[in-house]
Amino acid sequence: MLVLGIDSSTQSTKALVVDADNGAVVAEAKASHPNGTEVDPAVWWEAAQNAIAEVVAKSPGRIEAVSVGGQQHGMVALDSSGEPVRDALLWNDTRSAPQAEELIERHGAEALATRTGLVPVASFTITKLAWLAQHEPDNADRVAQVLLPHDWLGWQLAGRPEQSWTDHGDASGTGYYSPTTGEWLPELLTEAMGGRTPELPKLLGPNAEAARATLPGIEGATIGVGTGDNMAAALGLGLKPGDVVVSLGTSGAVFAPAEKPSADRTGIVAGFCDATGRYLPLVCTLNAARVLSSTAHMLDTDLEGLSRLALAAEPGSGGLSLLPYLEGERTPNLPEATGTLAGLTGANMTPQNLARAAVEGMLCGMADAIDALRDTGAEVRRVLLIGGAARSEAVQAIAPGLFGVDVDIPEPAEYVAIGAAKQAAWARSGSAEPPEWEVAGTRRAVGDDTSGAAVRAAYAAAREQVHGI
Ligand SMILES: Nc1ncnc2c1ncn2[C@@H]1O[C@H](COP(=O)(O)OP(=O)(O)O)[C@@H](O)[C@H]1O
Ligand SMILES: O=C(CO)[C@@H](O)[C@H](O)COP(=O)(O)O
Repeated sequence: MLVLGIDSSTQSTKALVVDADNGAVVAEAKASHPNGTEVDPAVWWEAAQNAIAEVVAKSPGRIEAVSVGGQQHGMVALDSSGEPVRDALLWNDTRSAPQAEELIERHGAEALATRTGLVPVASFTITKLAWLAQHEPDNADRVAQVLLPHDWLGWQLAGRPEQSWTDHGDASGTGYYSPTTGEWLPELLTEAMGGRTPELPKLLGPNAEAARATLPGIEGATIGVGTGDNMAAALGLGLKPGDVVVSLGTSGAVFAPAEKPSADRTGIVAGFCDATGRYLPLVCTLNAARVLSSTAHMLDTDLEGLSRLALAAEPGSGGLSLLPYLEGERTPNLPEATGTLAGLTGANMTPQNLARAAVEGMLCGMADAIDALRDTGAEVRRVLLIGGAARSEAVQAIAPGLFGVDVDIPEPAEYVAIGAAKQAAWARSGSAEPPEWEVAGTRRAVGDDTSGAAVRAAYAAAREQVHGI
């Protein structure tokens, strides 16, 4: 049986046709998204249609089921005719930072963590809806229904039926859902929206068949419930206790499987649900892969050139530390921050040191995230490194020293789309647990650095000096 997995993430849509018997990828296609932190959802739909048409043309047979893993938290606010009232505000849009603070002032961080698993930051959907209510009340008045990016795409695939749906994993990133009861908290949504009461999608279980596809090429295929991109990656990797994923896409996301919901009152660890009926505590930064592409651009080289330069420098980058808050930052919560290059001298100001400082700075944020997960009780036996920037040789060589734990690199692949495909196969089979597909070609990374603690200490000192934290 062939199934289709779709990853609609920040920078692109990827579509994979997968053999449900063994998880082998038999066809793939990709379509780009525009840059920016607010986007007309129509561009995701166009990218999805293009990627699906391409992959269907390459597919050796009929596709029986499809599922979508989507970038988390994006606000897709629809009017009564199902049209977006404005462009979607994405997870990396920081304009709603004041609304996050207001929510915390009103309810208290601990109470919100207990109730929703989250302490609000600008990324979470609830803060975006509060921003909409305060800054665009006319648009807010027209909102009949609020969806997340993956909900909206699944609904499009089904021909926009009357009833929309979502899963518990993506719902847990909204700020108006309770991971402990598994239900919406509509009163929080209504309060954030100044008394307005938009509808929410129906919550479905992880292996539900949500609808049937109407899109030409996959008509009649089972549509799985879909999920957030990180939950889909976790499902695709088939995580075991002790596995921690560091996903280096547009965001840097660090997560581990858990049997119980979590409530971190510091707000560093978000208490998400996963795509299997369990939990996925997660730490996320706004600055990962693009730190490397921006630095490569500055140094007038490409990503391979950046990697070569970084590996030609000594660990510690000759005393340079980059705080890579190029898009503001979410963890730590510094939405207005910009990046800082600390420790410059005439002697250390080389392209090699700058390149290495970019890799080290991005990975120091990930190392802090691993520590934060550990502090909330996660077992950290090994790290699995995935996402676009995990393809960088420099990242693979520098991560083990900074993380201080074994780092495994699964063969580069689109694990979000693989997880979505697995969910599709699960929905089609109706079995109690998802299919077990082997993750091919995982190898242990060999670090080039034994002075990771010193590099992290220099990074922490620069952060303390610039941001006081
Ligand atoms: N070899 C590489 N070295 C560093 N970065 C890379 C490499 N290959 C891809 N990337 C980066 O990975 C990012 C895309 O990763 P991806 O996980 O698909 O992101 P997203 O899921 O956020 O759309 C791009 O920013 C791209 O520049
Ligand atoms: O906001 C989060 C997680 O909380 C991000 O991880 C988004 O889900 C976007 O992911 P990528 O596009 O970087 O994969």
